[in-house]
Amino acid sequence: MTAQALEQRDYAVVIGLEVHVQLETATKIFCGCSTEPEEDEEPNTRTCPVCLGLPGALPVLNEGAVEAAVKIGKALDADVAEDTRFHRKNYYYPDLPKNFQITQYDAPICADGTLEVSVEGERREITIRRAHLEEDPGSLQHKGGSIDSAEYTLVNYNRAGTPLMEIVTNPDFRSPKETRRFLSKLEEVLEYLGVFDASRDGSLRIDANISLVPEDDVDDDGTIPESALEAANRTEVKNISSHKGAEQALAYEVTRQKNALQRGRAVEQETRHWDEGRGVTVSMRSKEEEKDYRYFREADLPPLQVAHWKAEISIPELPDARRERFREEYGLDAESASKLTSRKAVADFYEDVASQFDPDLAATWVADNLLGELNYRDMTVDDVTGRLDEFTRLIELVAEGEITTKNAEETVLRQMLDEGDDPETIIDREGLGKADDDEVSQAVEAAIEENPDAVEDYHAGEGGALNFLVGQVMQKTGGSADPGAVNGLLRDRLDG
Ligand SMILES: Nc1ncnc2c1ncn2[C@@H]1O[C@H](COP(=O)(O)OP(=O)(O)OP(=O)(O)O)[C@@H](O)[C@H]1O
Ligand SMILES: [Mg+2]
Ligand SMILES: [Mg+2]
Repeated sequence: MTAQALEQRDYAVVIGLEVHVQLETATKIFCGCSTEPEEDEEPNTRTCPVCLGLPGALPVLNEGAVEAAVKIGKALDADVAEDTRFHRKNYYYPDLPKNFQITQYDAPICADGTLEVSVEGERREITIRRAHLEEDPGSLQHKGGSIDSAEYTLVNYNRAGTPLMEIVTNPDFRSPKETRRFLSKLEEVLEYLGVFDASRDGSLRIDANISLVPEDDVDDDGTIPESALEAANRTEVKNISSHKGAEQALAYEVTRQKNALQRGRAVEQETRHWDEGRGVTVSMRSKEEEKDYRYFREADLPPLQVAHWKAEISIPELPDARRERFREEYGLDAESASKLTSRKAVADFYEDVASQFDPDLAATWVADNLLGELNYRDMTVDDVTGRLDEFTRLIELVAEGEITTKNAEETVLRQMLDEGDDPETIIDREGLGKADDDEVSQAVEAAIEENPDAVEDYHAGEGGALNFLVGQVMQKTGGSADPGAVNGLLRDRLDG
């Protein structure tokens, strides 16, 4: 085939996500087993007849999961149902001991929501089709290869029955990058709601649907008619467990589908598997259709009335609102406000500090110094929330002139994090108390006396000489003098 023969049409990228979020409840959704994996736990130990699907075992709905679902619905500005119900989704796969998953079908707990993301400065509203409750299946471990080549597979039901919220977006994304933005925004919101633990492995799992729609079918205002969406063959990529994974898997699919179309081949409508290690998607099976699942009502669970929960449950201020408020109330720039509000614990910590100091000073200490040092150590603000008092004392010691900013940042804060000591202990141990005036004047005299060449250079107008002498004084005082003051003292002495 010659290059001219390749079909050179333009396509719009169309993506819709199904995001599975593990809800942070103490126990599983239909039984009393713990959801919290213990360290080095044995497989198939955190289980009971209900989550193992033994005959006759009856599910009892965990009210914590419903509360979390209502919070998510409110945060996504969705319609939260007054009444809802559960269905059985039938499929045969070893991760599902009952051979059906209890999920929701025609009456999801939430529908029609939105989440705004900003992509390269442009605000995009992603609409949410539905969000429903369901149980997590068990997990499979493929041995001696990956999913398509393993010699055998082990099944662990410890995860089975963990409450999941499946959030399904409309096909509103126009690039892989937008999905990544959406996922981090969603995670921020979930974390603010206190319904989600991002540090738990596999707590966010994504199915990404993607198709290429001919640009000719896109309306002038950028919308794509339902008919064009339905006509486009899409693939559904499974096994994505990170924001970055979503972006990479989708970028791979864009290229793969474009190549097929340009060569005049159709894109197969199929389910594909993201192989993170190899960075490719592989075909798994033709896509199942709704009728394959033989949905029917879950008769072991009564219909659920949500109305009273809906009325009683309130949600906290969300990241966007808090960011705006930080800008207005504390006069922070956009970058600091963003940094300080992306996690609720950070924002709370900042507000505690800002209530005691100048908001700008507090922002420098929390956003730049503290977060920087925590990040470097793979720690988070959760590791220091109990040490707010020590942290504010450190800022106070600097403000009162007891220690220099440099020593506070480079020695005291670092040792607070590394050794867990309080600021005073470190200052005593390291002899960082600010040098008193006598000590500094003595050091100034000594530096001048010991460095006649530098003094001569200074008088000859050589700029570097003064810096050199300041350095000498700092050294003599163990870094405990204030460099600006030393500079002034030296000038006075040399010019006087
Ligand atoms: N043309 C399209 N291109 C990309 N994504 C699409 C397209 N049409 C629909 N989607 C997305 O596919 C996702 C799932 O769609 P839908 O719920 O209709 O069916 P499904 O994938 O068959 O369901 P399930 O995954 O439960 O089997 C949604 O996120 C939707 O936004
Ligand atoms: Mg599902
Ligand atoms: Mg799907």
